Amino acid sequence: MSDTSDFTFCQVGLQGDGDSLESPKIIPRIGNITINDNPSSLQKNSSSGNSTSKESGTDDSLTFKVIDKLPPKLKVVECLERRDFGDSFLDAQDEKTVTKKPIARQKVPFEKGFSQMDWLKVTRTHSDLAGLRGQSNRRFISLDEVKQHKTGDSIWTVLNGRVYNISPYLKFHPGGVDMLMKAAGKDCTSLFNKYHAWVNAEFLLEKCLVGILDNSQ
Ligand code: HEM
Repeated sequence: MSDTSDFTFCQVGLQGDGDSLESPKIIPRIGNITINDNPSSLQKNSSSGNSTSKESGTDDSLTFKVIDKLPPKLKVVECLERRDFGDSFLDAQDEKTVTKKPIARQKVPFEKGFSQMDWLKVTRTHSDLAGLRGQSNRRFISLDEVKQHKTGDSIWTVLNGRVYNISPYLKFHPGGVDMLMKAAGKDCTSLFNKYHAWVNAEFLLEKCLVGILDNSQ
C-alpha cells in the first residue's frame, strides 16, 4: 500500500502529561490499525498484496508506523467508510460481520383445505398415498425407473436415498406446485437442502414412500 492519504491521524503524541513526550507510546488499537510513535523502532518497510501491510515514515511534525492487518479487499471499503463517517466509524466497524445473503423465502398461500395440518389428516386417513397397490416399499428402484414417473398421480422423486411419490403432496407444498415439480423424476436432495434443509420430509412423506434408491449402477 503506497497511498496513505485515506488515513487521518488526529492529536497523536503531543497531548496529555509529560510522559507522552518521554516514553514511546503505543496507542493500542484503533480499528485494525496500531500506531507506534517510537522513532527508534521504525524501519522503511512496505509490502503489497499480503493480508498484512506495513508503512513507516517521518515528516516534520510526526513520526509514525502503521500496521494494517486488514486484507486488501476490505481496505477499500474501510477507507470509504472512514471518510464518510469519521470517528464514529471506528466503533461501528468492530461490530461489523460479513454475512452471506440468504435465499429470499417465497411461500405460496395455501388453498383452503391444503395446509400442512390438512396434509397430516390426509396421511392418516388415506390407505395408499404412494400408489403401491400392495407392492412393498422396501423395493430397490433404479434412477432410470424414477425418471419414468413424472406425470399424473405417479410423480416420483429421490430424497436422501429414498424414492417418494410426491403427486398427493403437490397441492399441499408450501413452496407451490411449480417448485415441487422441479423434483419430478430426479434426485432433488440438493434442491431440497438449498431451500429448506430443516424440513422433516421423512416424516411428511412417510406414507408416500415407494422404495429405496438402487445405487449400484
Ligand atoms: C420433496 C419434498 C419436499 C417437501 C416435503 C417440502 C416441504 C416443504 C415445507 C414443509 C415447506 C415450508 C417450510 C417452512 O415453513 O419453513 C416448504 C417450503 C418451500 N419449498 Fe419445499 N418441499 C419439498 C421439496 C422442495 C423442492 C424440490 C423445492 C425447490 C425446487 C422446494 C422449494 C420450496 C420453497 C421455495 C418453499 C417456500 C420458501 C421457504 O419456506 O423457504 N421444496 N417445502
